[in-house]
Amino acid sequence: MEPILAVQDLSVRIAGLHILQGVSFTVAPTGVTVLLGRNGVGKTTTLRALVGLTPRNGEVRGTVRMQSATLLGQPTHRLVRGGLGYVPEDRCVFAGLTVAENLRLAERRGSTPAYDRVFALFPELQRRSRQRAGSLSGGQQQMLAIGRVLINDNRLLLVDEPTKGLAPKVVTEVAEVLARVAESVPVLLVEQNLAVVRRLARDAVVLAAGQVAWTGDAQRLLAETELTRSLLGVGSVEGHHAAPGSHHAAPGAGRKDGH
Ligand SMILES: Nc1ncnc2c1ncn2[C@@H]1O[C@H](COP(=O)(O)OP(=O)(O)OP(=O)(O)O)[C@@H](O)[C@H]1O
Repeated sequence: MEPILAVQDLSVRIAGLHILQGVSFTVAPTGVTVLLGRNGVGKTTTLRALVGLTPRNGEVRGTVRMQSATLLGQPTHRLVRGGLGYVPEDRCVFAGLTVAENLRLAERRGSTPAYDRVFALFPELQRRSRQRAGSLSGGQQQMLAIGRVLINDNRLLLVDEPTKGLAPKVVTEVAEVLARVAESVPVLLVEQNLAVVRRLARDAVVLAAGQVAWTGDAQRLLAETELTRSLLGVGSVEGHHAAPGSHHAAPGAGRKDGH
C-alpha cells in the first residue's frame, strides 16, 4: 500500500538549534501511526513542520509528500484545504465562543460541513452547542478540538497528545473516539500514554536526538520491555508484559539505529 505521507530527510532548525536532523518515515494510508520519543525530542516540532507552522525564526529542509502533493513550503491554510487536518496539543478552542460557534468557524468554504459525522461521534457537543467552550471540561474541549477538524473532510489527521492532562476515564473516551475516527481517516498521532498507544497504534516511529531511532510494528515495540525502556525511558504498559524470552523485533519488522 502506498503511504499517505512520506517524510524524507526533514530537518528543522530554530534559533540556531538543530531540533530535527534528517528525519525520514512514512505513514500508512489506514490506521494510526504513532510518533513517540522522550520529552523534548521533537515530536511537536515534526507535526508543526508538516503543517507549515514552524516559527518564523525557524528553517525547514527536506521533502514531505502527501500522495502526489508536496507539503513543505505551502501555507497552512492551503495544506488544510488540501485535506491535512491538525489537532494541536493546546486544543485551541475559542473559550469565549459557544460550541456551535467554534464548529461554525472551522467550516471550510466551498465544502459541506459534516455536522452529522461530528455529532455522531460526539453527541455531547450537540447537547452542549450553546455552552461557551471555556466552560467545558478538558475532555469536552478535546472532543471539540477534534470535532472542529472532523467537520471537514480530511485525507490525513495529525493529532498532538490528545490525552494530555485528562482524567483516566476521559483518556479512554478520547482513545475510543480516535479509534473510530481512524476507521475512515489515517492518523499520525503523538501520544505519551502507552496504554493509548497499545489501544490504537499499528505502526510506530520513535525519535531520539533529533533523528528516527526506530520504526516498526507498534505492538511489537510495546511487547519489548527493554526496547521500550531504552527508547522511551519507560517500562511496559501496565498489564502488558513481554513474553518470557522474547527478543528484539525480528529483522524487517523493526529497525533500531544504535541509539
Ligand atoms: N520556538 C522554539 N524556540 C526554541 N526552541 C524550541 C522551539 N520549539 C521547540 N523548541 C525546542 O525543540 C525541542 C523539541 O521540542 P518539541 O516540543 O518538538 O518536543 P516534543 O518531543 O514534542 O516534547 P514533549 O514530549 O515534551 O511535548 C525542545 O528542546 C524545545 O525546547
